[in-house]
Amino acid sequence: TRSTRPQRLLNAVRKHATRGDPQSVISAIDHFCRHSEWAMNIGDEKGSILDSVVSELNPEKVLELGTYCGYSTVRIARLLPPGARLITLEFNADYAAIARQVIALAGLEDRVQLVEGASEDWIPRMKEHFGIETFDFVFLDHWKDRYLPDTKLMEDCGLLRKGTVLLADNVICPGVPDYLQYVRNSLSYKSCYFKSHLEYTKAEDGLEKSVFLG
Ligand SMILES: Nc1ncnc2c1ncn2[C@@H]1O[C@H](/C=C/CNC(=O)c2cc([N+](=O)[O-])cc(O)c2O)[C@@H](O)[C@H]1O
Ligand SMILES: [Mg+2]
Repeated sequence: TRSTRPQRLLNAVRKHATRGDPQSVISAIDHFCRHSEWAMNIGDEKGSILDSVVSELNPEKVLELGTYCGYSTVRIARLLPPGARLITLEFNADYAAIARQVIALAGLEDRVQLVEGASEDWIPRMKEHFGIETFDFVFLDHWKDRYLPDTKLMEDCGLLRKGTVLLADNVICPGVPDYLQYVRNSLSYKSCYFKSHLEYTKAEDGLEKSVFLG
């Protein structure tokens, strides 16, 4: 059977990255996506904005919705102090298997917990299953029609505290109009837009950073 694009992406990482060197894993994926096959990783341009938000916040407890191949997982985890924890949710078993290997190649498995399952099933179980009180940082990059319901679910489950930062990818392309309208108009969030480009293209896209006000 033909290989899948995530499998070919992993092969490129194995070939060009250095085990235990997260930057080489990031560079190998960006090179593959620019010169071989486009894939829906946040990419280097928006990735630099993600890096700056994470570095400024220095979060201890991080949640990522939508692991895919683990590119943004590696970008975030490489910036976390060793005691910090990143929980990333991915419900496609094939993608999860690829992501586990990408995260291991980067040498970051000690900071990352990849949970195979749906966000809507696991968000309500964060407290009792992972002992998480609240998250400091949440990165949203899964199916775009899940951003808003999952944000409301995190609110209802008490997983957000005053100052928790939500960062959402693709608020222009493919777009998340219902989510944007919510975080920009709700009195519970202070929101701002970081203009950028869709990964590996010249199309406009951007990230929305929303601070929960409690
Ligand atoms: N409820 C859920 N729980 C757990 N995992 C879930 C989930 N919903 C989706 N996922 C996973 O998250 C990833 C989906 C990403 C959608 N991004 C996109 O559709 C996307 C598209 C473009 N684009 O078309 O240009 C550009 C981008 O940056 C994009 O992120 C996939 O790995 C999928 O299996
Ligand atoms: Mg995305």
